[in-house]
Amino acid sequence: MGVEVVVDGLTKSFGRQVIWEDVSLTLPAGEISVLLGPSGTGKSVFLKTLVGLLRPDRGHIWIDGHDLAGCGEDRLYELRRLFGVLFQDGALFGSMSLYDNIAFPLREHTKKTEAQIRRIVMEKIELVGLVGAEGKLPGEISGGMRKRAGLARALVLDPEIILFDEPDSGLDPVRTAYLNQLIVDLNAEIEATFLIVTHDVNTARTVPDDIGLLFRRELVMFGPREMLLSSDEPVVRQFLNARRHGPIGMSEEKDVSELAAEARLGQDPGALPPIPPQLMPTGNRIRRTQHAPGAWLAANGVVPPQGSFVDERGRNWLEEYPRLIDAHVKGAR
Ligand SMILES: Nc1ncnc2c1ncn2[C@@H]1O[C@H](COP(=O)(O)OP(=O)(O)OP(=O)(O)O)[C@@H](O)[C@H]1O
Repeated sequence: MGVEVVVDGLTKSFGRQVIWEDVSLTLPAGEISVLLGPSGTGKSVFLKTLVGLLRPDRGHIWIDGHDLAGCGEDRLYELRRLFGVLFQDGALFGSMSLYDNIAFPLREHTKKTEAQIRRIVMEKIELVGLVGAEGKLPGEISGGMRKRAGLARALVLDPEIILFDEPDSGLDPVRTAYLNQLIVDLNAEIEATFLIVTHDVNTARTVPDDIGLLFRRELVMFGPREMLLSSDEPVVRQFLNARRHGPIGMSEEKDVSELAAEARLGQDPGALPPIPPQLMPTGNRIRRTQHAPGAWLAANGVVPPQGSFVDERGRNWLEEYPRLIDAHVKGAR
């Protein structure tokens, strides 16, 4: 089971440029969280800070009772071992086969024999669906396969927390759909804590348990998927609806007069569409940290738009989900 990560009052600047201030959030153990935000708001900086590659100016990152933001080098080295990171381009060594790339952290950080390494590498290769490609060089395979190889490498030290930096960047929508399914299946399988930085609105709407949004050097919101997908916040609606109208401007936030002019013209980020059902693991499995659809909305008295939780086959997951749970309970008896 993954570990909880509690970020408390985190602030990061480079020189006089404040990237974000006073960011507080909890990544619940074993859940999938997504971090959104316009380009340049510091999402990659946030991931690098979480994993200890960058030191924050202020604040804490609590993991297993230790503060990663304030600990010494030895403890930092230990805490880093809890993380697996999928970098944007997979960050593979171009001259090494996929097998050697994936084996690399094991050869660097453990004293395992080549036979033990082979067993682990082949297991992870199978997990990400790359069996048969292990002898290929990164330059000989597609971008989607490179991401899978990067993911296999991120998994070999059995991390408790996995950070994904724009896993869908450069992928076509179909490959993105496959990768999203892999992420959900992987979470069901290894139950680690996942944080995904993405620009892909469909990924943000369907994959995570929790969503956060960085804007104007702060975390505007972080909470359950249903909270964000039913939000009235203009910046949330603008981002999720991919609109020009709203507080996010071309290169920076719009000022008050620009927003007032938009309001006079009746230009608005628009209402959010129906909430889609969350992507489920394949094989009728249920993730241990899965939340029942509609649970947050019901607990908070929020009525979602008509058509919410209905999938492409017309099934309503408010009805389908209890049936699935029931079948699992009966199956377990
Ligand atoms: N090592 C560094 N030194 C100085 N400035 C940096 C450093 N790393 C990042 N920055 C600055 O921090 C800001 C945030 O960058 P970051 O790459 O985290 O944004 P992002 O939200 O991930 O953007 P995108 O969505 O386009 O990937 C940028 O202005 C960038 O220039």
